[in-house]
Amino acid sequence: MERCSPMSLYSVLEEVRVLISSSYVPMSFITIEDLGQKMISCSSFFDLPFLLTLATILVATLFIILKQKLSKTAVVSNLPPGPWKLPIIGNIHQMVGDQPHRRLRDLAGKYGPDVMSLQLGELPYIVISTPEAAKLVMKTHDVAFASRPYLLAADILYDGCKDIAFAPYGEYWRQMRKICTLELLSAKRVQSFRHIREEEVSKLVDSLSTAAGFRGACESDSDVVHCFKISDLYPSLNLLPVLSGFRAKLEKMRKESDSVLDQVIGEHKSRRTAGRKGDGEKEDLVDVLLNLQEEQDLGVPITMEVIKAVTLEVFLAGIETSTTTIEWVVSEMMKDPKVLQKAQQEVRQVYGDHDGRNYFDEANLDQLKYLDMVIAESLRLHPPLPLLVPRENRDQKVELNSYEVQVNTNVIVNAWAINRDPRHWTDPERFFPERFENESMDYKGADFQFIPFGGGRRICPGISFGMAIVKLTLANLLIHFDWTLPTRQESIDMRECFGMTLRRQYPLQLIPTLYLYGRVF
Ligand code: HEM
Repeated sequence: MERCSPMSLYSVLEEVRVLISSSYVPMSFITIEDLGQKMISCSSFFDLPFLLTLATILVATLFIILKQKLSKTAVVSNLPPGPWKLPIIGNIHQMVGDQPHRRLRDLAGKYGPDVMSLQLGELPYIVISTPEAAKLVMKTHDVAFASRPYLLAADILYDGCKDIAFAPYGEYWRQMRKICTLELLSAKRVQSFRHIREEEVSKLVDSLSTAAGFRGACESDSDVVHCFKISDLYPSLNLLPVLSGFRAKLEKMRKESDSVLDQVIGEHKSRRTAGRKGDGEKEDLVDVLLNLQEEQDLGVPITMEVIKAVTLEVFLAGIETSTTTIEWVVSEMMKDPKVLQKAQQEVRQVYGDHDGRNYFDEANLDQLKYLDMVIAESLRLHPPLPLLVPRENRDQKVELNSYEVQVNTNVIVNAWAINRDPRHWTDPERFFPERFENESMDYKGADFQFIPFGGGRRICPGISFGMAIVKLTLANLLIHFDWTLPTRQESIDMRECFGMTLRRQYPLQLIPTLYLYGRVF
């Protein structure tokens, strides 16, 4: 069988990533101007799907007005405070702009510093913006808020949410989460994947040695992304994704990612039947999942669909967040040459003159204390998922700070705002790794003022895995190269671009100069 090329895997998955990002946080698309423009660019004004979509929206609008008028439910008086909302769209108009984390921080400052209510389309939201309120959601009421809101993209791409991040709270999620923490991403497993990381980082160093430039780009979201996230905010209009073509696009994407994943899994299976199954050293995540499939005593059987959903998710969750982190760390170091120099000196001191190999292994990485602080400080200012992954209280209403949170409310935790809360951080906007000499650097869910990986039951299970990739890559970039800005460029543009992760708006372009045996070439 022909081996599946990593590039074909990457390009299909990249498209999937863009699609998922379209639904990930339903506010990132709401640019009124965009909405009009993209609607027109996606479907010419007179084409049938567009007219049908428009007609559905009009009928649905009447339906919603009627429903609201006839609604017998008592008006809830002690909802958390929030900005005034318009009929039908709620607060969508207040989300205009492409930086929802900043927009939400500003709105919260005005209307609900701890907990704020919003209505986006049909859906009630609360926005959490302080460590104290985050603690209430992710610790005190963690179980009540442990579910995830329904997302059409996750439903289709992960075959009915058979992944971990979007699986509703319940037996299935519990088992998959257990498999994830004990089998897939445990410290022991992370260690056993060391050879893969080292191989990959070595390839990166090789390619940088021959080609010049480190370039991290923020891919602009496709029209699809901007056009159709609106359908997530009006779940009762189930014709909307059909008429707009969003459902068809997702289904096509699912087919494509399925065929790539089938090929990847097929290759693993052939290797196993060819008798190389016992080669523990070379096992990867797919092998681990295939091993689990053979176990009979699991409450939820590991079907091929489950393996595909989890593989896809680990790829998306792992790659995107880790590369985003690396990109911001490098950007911050380039902005502050003293930090770059200090981090570089540390790495070169710990590893000494390397003996001509184009990589070094992970041993001694834990001696790089300053690099740890640099990464933590970058995660504080640039958490790749600034609004985490939304939660939902699916089964019960919750009393939060004496406010009432109605059942089925979407919960957004603004980690980006919390990580720079001036009541908890001195000079919060400054990139200053040394602050962690005196402050706790615990991002594993114990300190709610620093939550780049979230917290509670839904905290990221890939912290060790992700940090191993990030640290190894950065250490290699620092030891093997000296870095400079292109001659024409005097400073680094740090503007952000909100998508599935919070990436750089503009590519980071740097010139690497190979550093070998203490000599610069
Ligand atoms: C620097 C790297 C990473 C960052 C910053 C990050 C961040 C996050 C955040 C903020 C969440 C949501 C937590 C919440 O809702 O409270 C999350 C969830 C998740 N992450 Fe990560 N992540 C990273 C790397 C990884 C890696 C490498 C993997 C897997 C290989 C991974 C797998 C997951 C999964 C499966 C979930 C869903 C957990 C659940 O819903 O139970 N992450 N991550």
